Amino acid sequence: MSQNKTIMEVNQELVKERAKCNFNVLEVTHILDGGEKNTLHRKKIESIALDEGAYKDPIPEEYLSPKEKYENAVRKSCLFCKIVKNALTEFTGLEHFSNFFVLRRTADAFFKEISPFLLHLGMFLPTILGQCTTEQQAYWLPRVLDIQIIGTYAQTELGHGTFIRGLETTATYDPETEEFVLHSPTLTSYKWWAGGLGKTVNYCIVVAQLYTKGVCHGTHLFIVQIRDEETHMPLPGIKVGEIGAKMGFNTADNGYLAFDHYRIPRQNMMMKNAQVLKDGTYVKPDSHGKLTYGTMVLVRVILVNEVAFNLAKACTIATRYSAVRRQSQPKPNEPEPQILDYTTQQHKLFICIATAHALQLASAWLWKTFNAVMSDMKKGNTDSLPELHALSSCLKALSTSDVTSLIEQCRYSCGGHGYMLCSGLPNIYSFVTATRTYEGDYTILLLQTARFLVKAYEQAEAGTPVTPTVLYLIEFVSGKRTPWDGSPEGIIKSFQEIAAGNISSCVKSIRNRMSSGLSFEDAWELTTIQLVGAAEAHCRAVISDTYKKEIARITASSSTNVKIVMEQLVNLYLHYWALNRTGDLLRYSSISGEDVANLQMKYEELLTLIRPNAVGLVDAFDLRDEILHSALGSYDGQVYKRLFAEALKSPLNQEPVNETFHKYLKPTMQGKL
Ligand SMILES: CCCCCCCCCCCCCC(=O)SCCNC(=O)CCNC(=O)[C@H](O)C(C)(C)COP(=O)(O)OP(=O)(O)OC[C@H]1O[C@@H](n2cnc3c(N)ncnc32)[C@H](O)[C@@H]1OP(=O)(O)O
Ligand SMILES: Cc1cc2nc3c(=O)[nH]c(=O)nc-3n(C[C@H](O)[C@H](O)[C@H](O)COP(=O)(O)OP(=O)(O)OC[C@H]3O[C@@H](n4cnc5c(N)ncnc54)[C@H](O)[C@@H]3O)c2cc1C
Repeated sequence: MSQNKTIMEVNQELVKERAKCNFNVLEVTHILDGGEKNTLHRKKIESIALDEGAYKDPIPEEYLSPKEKYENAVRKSCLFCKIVKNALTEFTGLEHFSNFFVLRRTADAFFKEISPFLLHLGMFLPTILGQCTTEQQAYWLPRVLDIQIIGTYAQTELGHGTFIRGLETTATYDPETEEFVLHSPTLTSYKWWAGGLGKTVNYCIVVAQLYTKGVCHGTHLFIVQIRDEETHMPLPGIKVGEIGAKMGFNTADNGYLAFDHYRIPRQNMMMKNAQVLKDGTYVKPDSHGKLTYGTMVLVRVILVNEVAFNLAKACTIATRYSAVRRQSQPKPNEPEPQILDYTTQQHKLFICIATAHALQLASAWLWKTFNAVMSDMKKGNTDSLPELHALSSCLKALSTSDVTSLIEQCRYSCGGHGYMLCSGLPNIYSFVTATRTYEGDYTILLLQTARFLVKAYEQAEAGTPVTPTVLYLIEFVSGKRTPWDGSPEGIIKSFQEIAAGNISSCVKSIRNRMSSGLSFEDAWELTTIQLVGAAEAHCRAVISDTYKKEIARITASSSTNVKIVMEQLVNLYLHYWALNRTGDLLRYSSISGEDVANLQMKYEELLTLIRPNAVGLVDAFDLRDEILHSALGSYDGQVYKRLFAEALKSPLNQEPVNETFHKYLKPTMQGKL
């Protein structure tokens, strides 16, 4: 287990917990990393980046002014890139994204909030890979990978984020000069939000309405230089700045950008899918109309992994702390129990461990699906894109929403100390809660999935083939039902029945509303609460099914105890969500009131079975202390010593008497103010 260089003796509570653990922790680490080779590779990169302590701050980040915080984050972004440059140059294509995940994870040691370079690697680079022609990539990629230029992705405007077709920035082609003229006609057309745009980047991908020969062809993507490469001054015709203080992301210098008839060469339109020829002729993409939305699909896929990782961090902190913390005295004359021994505490935490596993595996599966669809698309086949869009949308929505709630639950589970910034939990929360909004708001993405589900339901009704993730609809429309048996497979089946039942109710509501005279749009709108519920139920069924199948596949050759504990977590996940949805179960499956009581008993038994392995399970995430940034969650469990050490760092503790005593307190107390 690689740990922080500041070695303290390990707290005896954690020593005992680790001795109790009955499975091989390293074996689970390998499962979570996708194999021993990946674990070794990850550890190597972490070691290169962290062993020399370059991530350390002279003054804790939280005590810096906003400007100093930003400057420190830029300094460390450059340092991080310098240290890991070799790993970066391995990015020759999307297949090397596993490195990307490792680097992203390692970078957390350098930033309590966010690197101003996040969008350079997280969106600028992937958009160039996904939206540029081979020739364009040959020109841009070396400069991007070598950090000779730094870029971001500016799509959202002050007036529109969700509704991309409503964006107002224009890119009008001028065949005389073979240039596009970018213009921001209104205040609401100002680009708003792009990370790194405020002060850091000199290039930017801009999403704008393309006009050529007097016709608007909808939104397209352009690479735009916005600052001088030598002086970093905004170029003439560009208005750019930072958007101000936020709930989190305060070192990401999210920015605004406006154009005043700003000219860029024709070659700066990203032309992999659609082109504008020299004379202004527009060449349409011949396959699918939404290919320019490709980066969003990719980043939605990535975000499932991202939030799983953040949940692993949060539950590592909360579980280790709960093993160290003792509170209350339920039995007279007995020692205070570790709070981890309270069933309600186990209820708060073990679902977090199970969810981190479920999402990690679902994200690996989604990643494979994404690559398979991309490879089909290279051959000109876009048939599976709608299913990928529906899957990535609902998985992004549900994972970010679940994880946001569960991280807050981890904070609650740490009592008052969880509220301290030095617990690490507030920063994790403020980062993750934004993921629910950006890259497609929760509701919007579930409604996109619902669109797909309603169509799939109609296909199943009509007897035409449906895609793999909605095969359960065929059984449902044929009237076949599986009697409730309480087994894990049975619970998953019932989740599919809930999803199918919900979709069927939506279809009925829409049809009833239309037959009473409403338009399709109005009938759809009035049904959107149910549609969001149906998409959520579908996604829960997909995650549950994938989690169970992937664990069975991956642990086929694992040691017995690893198999057992992994299965317990799968069952815990299934029971937790079944109990959470008893209303739906009673409505759409054959479950009885007594079955619900049995489900509850089984869930409580699972908590007891998992309890002795809890610390081992979070150790298996193998998160270095430098990445956790937590006084409560460090490997050594020296919670109180670390909390006190953090308190001593407060600027207020650097002098015995603060000057406000002489200025205000004393005069007030002496009635002289
Ligand atoms: C590892 C390191 C990682 C680090 C983490 C990275 C952090 C990065 C940090 C990031 C920071 C944050 C960065 C940021 O935040 S960047 C900004 C992100 N912004 C958004 O995500 C905006 C969300 N809005 C949309 O996506 C669209 O406007 C929607 C989809 C809502 C509507 O759109 P539109 O009004 O145009 O469409 P329509 O509703 O008429 O539907 C028409 C048809 O099109 C189909 N359709 C729609 N979309 C797609 C699609 N994508 N692929 C394939 N198909 C698609 C659709 O199913 C329908 O099909 P059909 O039903 O007709 O058959
Ligand atoms: C931290 C952070 C970083 C970001 N970084 C970037 C970036 O780098 N680049 C970039 O381009 N953008 C970025 N964004 C912007 C982000 O993508 C948008 O904020 C997001 O897509 C949501 O759009 P919106 O803000 O317009 O919300 P709105 O669409 O205005 O949503 C407001 C509410 O209206 C509801 N709503 C909207 N339309 C409908 C509908 N049709 N049906 C039902 N309900 C609806 C939504 O569900 C939501 O509840 C970032 C945002 C954040 C918070």
